[in-house]
Amino acid sequence: MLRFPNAKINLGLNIVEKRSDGFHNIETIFYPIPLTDGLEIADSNKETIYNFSSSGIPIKIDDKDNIVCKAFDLLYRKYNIPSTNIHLHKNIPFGAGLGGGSSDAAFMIKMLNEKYKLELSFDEMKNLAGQLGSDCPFFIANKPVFAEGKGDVFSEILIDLSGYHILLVKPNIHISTPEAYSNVTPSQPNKSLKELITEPIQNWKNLIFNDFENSIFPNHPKLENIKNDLYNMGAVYASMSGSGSSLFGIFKDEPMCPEIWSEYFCWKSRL
Ligand SMILES: C[C@@](CO)(OP(=O)(O)O)[C@H](O)COP(=O)(O)OP(=O)(O)OC[C@H]1O[C@@H](n2ccc(N)nc2=O)[C@H](O)[C@@H]1O
Ligand SMILES: Nc1ncnc2c1ncn2[C@@H]1O[C@H](COP(=O)(O)OP(=O)(O)O)[C@@H](O)[C@H]1O
Repeated sequence: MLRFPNAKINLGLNIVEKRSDGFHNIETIFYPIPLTDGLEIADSNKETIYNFSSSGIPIKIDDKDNIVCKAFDLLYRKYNIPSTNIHLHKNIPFGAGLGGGSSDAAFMIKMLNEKYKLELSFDEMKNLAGQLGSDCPFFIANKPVFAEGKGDVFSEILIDLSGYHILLVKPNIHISTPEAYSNVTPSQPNKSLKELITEPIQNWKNLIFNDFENSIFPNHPKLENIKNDLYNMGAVYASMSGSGSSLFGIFKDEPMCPEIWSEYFCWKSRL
């Protein structure tokens, strides 16, 4: 079974307050984008519970620390799952705020559910995903949503960027999510993002922001420059995604990836 776990972008991100469990309550809009990894599972005749291999962008961690193996392990301990070969082709940059690892984990849960007919409900899969990371539950339904709590409490929103183009840029800066959260000053927004997002996209530039930019841009001016460049290139809306370090621009017409970014990960698509 082969599937293609996709990335997400955050359209606005308010860090509202620090919680007693050490996490933060946030407000954000998750929007899926068609930048994907490849994830394959197949029957195995080996003794081990799984055999993991990977290709594409190298992640220098032990197999057991790879979140797809953690997802497999979580389900293996609860359900009757036979030994499985797992292959991950990594194409989504990590440390980028694109939720690539979280998506891989959520897709692993959905794929095991389908392949081994576990008959898990959406809520059961979301609950399992939530044990692996705050971003993971979103990728179970994988539809644009307004998210609150740790980023795992969802309500529907009507937002459709089909027809727009996205240009995504990730320079050679790696930002870890825990480190990013440790540098923020939470605050209650004046107006909820859920309300602001109903404004026409042309107005978002002056209304909708990612709070992580306040703490990350001063230490990494290159990122702020890229955001400004995206606007200078004609983006209707531009922002950092999640805890960074990728930035995206939403364009009416197909943008070009400028020569100055040739050393960066640069990807564009129609939404
Ligand atoms: C910032 C966001 C925005 O979508 O995404 P990324 O930039 O990672 O893609 C998410 O909140 C990231 O979610 P995720 O990457 O799943 O984080 P987790 O593994 O659950 O948590 C890693 C660490 O980040 C901090 N954390 C995470 C989520 C949250 N709501 N509050 C937090 O304070 C905690 O210190 C936690 O130990
Ligand atoms: N399958 C995976 N894909 C990406 N990163 C993974 C994976 N498994 C574990 N990781 C670890 O998780 C960290 C964050 O991954 P990711 O979810 O892509 O972050 P972000 O959303 O912040 O870009 C990486 O630095 C990496 O060490």
